[in-house]
Amino acid sequence: MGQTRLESLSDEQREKLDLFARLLIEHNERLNLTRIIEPEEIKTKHFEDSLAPLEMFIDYQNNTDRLPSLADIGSGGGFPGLVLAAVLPEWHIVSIEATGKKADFQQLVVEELQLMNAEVINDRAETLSQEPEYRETFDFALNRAVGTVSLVAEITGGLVRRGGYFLSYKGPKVDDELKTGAEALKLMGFARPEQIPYKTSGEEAADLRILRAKKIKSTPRKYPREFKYIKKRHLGM
Ligand SMILES: C[S@@+](CC[C@H](N)C(=O)[O-])C[C@H]1O[C@@H](n2cnc3c(N)ncnc32)[C@H](O)[C@@H]1O
Repeated sequence: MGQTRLESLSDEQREKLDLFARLLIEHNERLNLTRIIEPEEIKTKHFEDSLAPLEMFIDYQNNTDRLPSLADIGSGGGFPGLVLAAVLPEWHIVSIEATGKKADFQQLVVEELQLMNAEVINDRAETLSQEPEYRETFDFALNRAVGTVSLVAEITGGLVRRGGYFLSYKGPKVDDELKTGAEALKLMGFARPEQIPYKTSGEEAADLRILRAKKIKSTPRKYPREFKYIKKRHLGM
């Protein structure tokens, strides 16, 4: 087997991730950030998994004159956003998390790992999506384990600039989710999504994919709706 994405990192980047793992274990009992707390599992299911689209980002960075940016929405204990921030120093990375204690933990990680390129915001994504400072400004908006495609398309799609991408870390259920999710992405201004399979060394047999859709039109002003309406009727239904 070739090198894993973790093995391809520099010593400095790996040291940062080791410190991240120690902070996660130390604070997890109090904050209940994750069920994955065995060091080996943290490496594969949090770090390697977060790094799944790394080549895509490096390729993007090599082909743009912009300072590339990404927003990770519903980042919990900092996944995948802060792992990416540790290995993509050229990127401006904004990690958005609705729960205060999780955002506070992420702020601690940013300080301890000295992630100068990362910013943590304790707010709801659908609120930020309607603010001019954030609306349609990011090259990428990512999410992992936040909700169905339809839900995350609406709460995160308004953050992506035209020409940028929506990414969602998914498993085999994505085909079902796409029955309404593909329409939701279209309403938010995205082209038909593609699925990019990936593997981690912990879960060779798991059927993991990155769902990727390119923004081709501006998101209509009426989206995202307030969360109470999003919850009542998912977009695309
Ligand atoms: C299951 S956790 C996943 C955390 C992380 N992405 C991961 O993969 O480990 C989902 C997180 O999304 C956050 N969240 C849910 N809806 C959100 C929203 N509309 N805006 C910001 N954060 C949200 C929750 O507070 C929670 O921490």
